[in-house]
Amino acid sequence: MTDLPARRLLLVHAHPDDEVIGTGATMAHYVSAGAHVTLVTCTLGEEGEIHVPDLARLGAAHADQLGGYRLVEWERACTALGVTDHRMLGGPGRYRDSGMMGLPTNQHPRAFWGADLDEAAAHLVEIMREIRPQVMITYDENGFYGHPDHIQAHRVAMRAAELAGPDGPEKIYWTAMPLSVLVDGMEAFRGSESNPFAEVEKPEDLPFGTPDAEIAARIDGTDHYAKKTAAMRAHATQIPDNSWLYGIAGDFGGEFMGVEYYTLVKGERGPASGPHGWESDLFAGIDTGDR
Ligand SMILES: CC(=O)N[C@H]1[C@@H](O[C@@H]2[C@H](O)[C@H](O)[C@@H](O)[C@H](O)[C@H]2O)O[C@H](CO)[C@@H](O)[C@@H]1O
Ligand SMILES: [Zn+2]
Repeated sequence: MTDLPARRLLLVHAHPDDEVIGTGATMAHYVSAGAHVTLVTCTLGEEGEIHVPDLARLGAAHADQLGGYRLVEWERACTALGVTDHRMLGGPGRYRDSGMMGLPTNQHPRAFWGADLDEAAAHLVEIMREIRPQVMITYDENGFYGHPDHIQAHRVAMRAAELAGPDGPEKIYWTAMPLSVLVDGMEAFRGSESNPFAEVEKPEDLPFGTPDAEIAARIDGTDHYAKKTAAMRAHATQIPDNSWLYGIAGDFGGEFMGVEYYTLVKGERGPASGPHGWESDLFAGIDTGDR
């Protein structure tokens, strides 16, 4: 791709809907700031739940058409966020949703969990060579919450960044949730009807949560929180109308849904501010003029 904007952001996610849940406000923020945002999603989400009763028979155990339907949800969500460059790793249908850890679906011949790492990374290297992103976002080594496709997305993204050499990203961020925000969220939901933390005694019991001091960036996309909720609504098979995610949006407005946090695992932290010295711009410290 020629004549790309000076700032280029690449995001690597596992399933359709991950892009909005974890990074939707960040994507909308950078699109509206004129950066080129490329979303690479690794599977079609074929093994997902279906929260739209009329579509129940699309599921893997019936017509097995959920992947094709989620592809359309994903395109609609990207439109809501203003993201025009969205790609499936290796093309739609190359890698299949592996299902939750330990399920027989992990062994499906096309399951992403069983993909050859360098072969899958090669598809991403091709995109890096085309786009030359300065910044990449993906998950930590636990895939944020331990899903096999998220862990594999992390491994493929990090391997591709290694193989891409100078065409790879200067800065690499992993999605994260500061413990202080988690504690506030648990307190805010205490006693509410759809409390996702109802069974959780303490934040340390959750597979995610990062000490505030280890967070590197806080991206405030609250101006775009309406786009994020519109994109969430596009993923209706995965995010039902009564989802707690809307509860956060409803009771706490943009602060929780419009702000997203990251750790920095490659590159130098740029100029930062606030009590923790968190960056407010993922491109901070990068000279975007000469790449
Ligand atoms: C956000 C995310 O990664 N969702 C995945 C996940 O979905 C979970 C799965 O359906 C599980 O059975 C549910 O209990 C849980 O509530 C869901 O979040 O795993 C799916 C299967 O791999 C995947 O399609 C979905 O995108
Ligand atoms: Zn996912």
